Amino acid sequence: QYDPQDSPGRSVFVHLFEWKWTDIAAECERFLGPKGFGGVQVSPPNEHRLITTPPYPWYERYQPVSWKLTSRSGTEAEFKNMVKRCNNAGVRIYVDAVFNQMAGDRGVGSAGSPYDSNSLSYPGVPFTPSDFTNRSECHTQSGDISNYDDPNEVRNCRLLGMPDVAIYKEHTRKILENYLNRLIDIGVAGFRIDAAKHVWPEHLKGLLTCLKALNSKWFPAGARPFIFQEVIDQGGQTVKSIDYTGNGRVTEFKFGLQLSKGVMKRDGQMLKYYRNFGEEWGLLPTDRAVVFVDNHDNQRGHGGGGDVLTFRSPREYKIANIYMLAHPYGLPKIMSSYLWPQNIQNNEDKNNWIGPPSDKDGRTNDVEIHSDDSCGGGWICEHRWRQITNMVAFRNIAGNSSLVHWWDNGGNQVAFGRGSTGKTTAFVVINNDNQKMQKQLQTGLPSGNYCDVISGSRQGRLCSGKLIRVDADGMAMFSIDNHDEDPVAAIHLDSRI
Ligand SMILES: O=C(NCCCOc1c(-c2ccc(O)c(O)c2)oc2cc(O)cc(O)c2c1=O)[C@@H]1CCCN1C(=O)/C=C/c1ccc(O)c(O)c1
Ligand SMILES: [Ca+2]
Repeated sequence: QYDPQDSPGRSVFVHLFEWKWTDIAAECERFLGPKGFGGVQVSPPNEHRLITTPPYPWYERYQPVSWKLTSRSGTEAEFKNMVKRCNNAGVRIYVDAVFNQMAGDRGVGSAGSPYDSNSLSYPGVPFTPSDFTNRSECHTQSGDISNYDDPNEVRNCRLLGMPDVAIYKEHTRKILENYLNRLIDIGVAGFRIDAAKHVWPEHLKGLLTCLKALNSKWFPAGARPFIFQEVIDQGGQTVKSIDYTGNGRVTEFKFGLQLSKGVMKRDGQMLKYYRNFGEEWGLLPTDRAVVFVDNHDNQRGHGGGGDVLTFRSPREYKIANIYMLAHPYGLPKIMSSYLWPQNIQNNEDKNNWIGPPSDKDGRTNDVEIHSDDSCGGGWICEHRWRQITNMVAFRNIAGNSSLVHWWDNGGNQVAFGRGSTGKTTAFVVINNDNQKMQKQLQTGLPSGNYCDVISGSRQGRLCSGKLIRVDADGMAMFSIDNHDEDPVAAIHLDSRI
């Protein structure tokens, strides 16, 4: 349950937020497989509400109507085809499982099932009033969550007025188990548990322990589904992410917040302090954490709040992602976003509801891929930015090895290797100071000529970017101008020519 079930030598996954199944399948074969990505977090594949005011917001996917596999991202057949093709390309699929609440209001869902939240009727499942938390269990007047610091309210009351699913009730749990087991049979590798904070940890355990082993067509016999739980915990709230580590990994929101502060040099932070970034900073144990710079929610200023770096500050965003992928802490997730026109009014984006590039009826557009490997049509594809893509290979080569040969200039110039002293497999240098860096550093690497994988890539025996020479005793000269497009250099055994 803690193991992402990656195929050999892979270790990073990407959230292809709101992508269609047809596009994800193609991306696994043409890009994610060849570039060494381990997996994809997909948007909720189950039937969801169709919200027309505002027109088809991204969060309509987080209002379930049934467990039929027809959604804005495609049909059941397309979903099955995607899982097969991605698994065959060595790329796992993690499903965003939303079952704390059901859709609000009433209407018809993305698979045509009617529902009415007032009478708690979801015939597409079927769910009836007996599948929801008893009113007596929520002590607020409205029945909705109002105090996020009250652990009972947060679990037993309605989130935003949406009916709260009683997963501890035998018959309700069986329906959810059936849904998740169907996905396991199709070949998915695990689940993101949405809004886990709003579900009692032990009730969640009751559901997760009943899940089948993964499909032996692609996974070792008895392999347990990978589980990571979304718990938005910036510290200071009574419901803590540590409460959920018994069920699986947990999203560590503090990681992106703190790392963004370090790269933006806020609150007196400097990169020299980030050598021991992780548990010693009060973050979750490294083998219980899923880490990311930003996610679909806090890149909009939602939920997590706090200001994290996003694709809108590309230079700093790349530095943060490079640091995340080079550093050994946690299991990294790369965010892959779409563009929307921000409309900031008193520090809030009034357009933070806007869904993916689509037609006027809310049908999501295809992802356009340009000849230079970038995306178009409003898709940002951060995972295709060379500086980020190439660091996936860096992390794969680093594996679970330690951080060694740390150096810093007492400020924002840092460098470190991965491996053991005098025997590393990868080395990274970051100059986030406002002055040029020119420094001979011990890399721990075997001597030879290495392509810097930030300013370019290795192409056969040539480098499209800088070349870095490591001499016989592992020393190398790093010249990084703070005005460089990307003030970072990274080399590893596979970038040696
Ligand atoms: O103002 C909003 N929400 C009210 C504040 C509570 O925010 C929500 C949180 C939330 C926020 C902060 C917390 O500390 C927390 O424990 C929970 O989690 C959700 C999870 C869902 O599956 C569906 C939702 O509608 C929500 C949600 O509304 C806007 C408009 C509706 C959706 N939404 C949102 O803000 C939607 C946010 C959202 C949706 C899906 C997610 O997976 C997610 O992480 C956040
Ligand atoms: Ca709940």
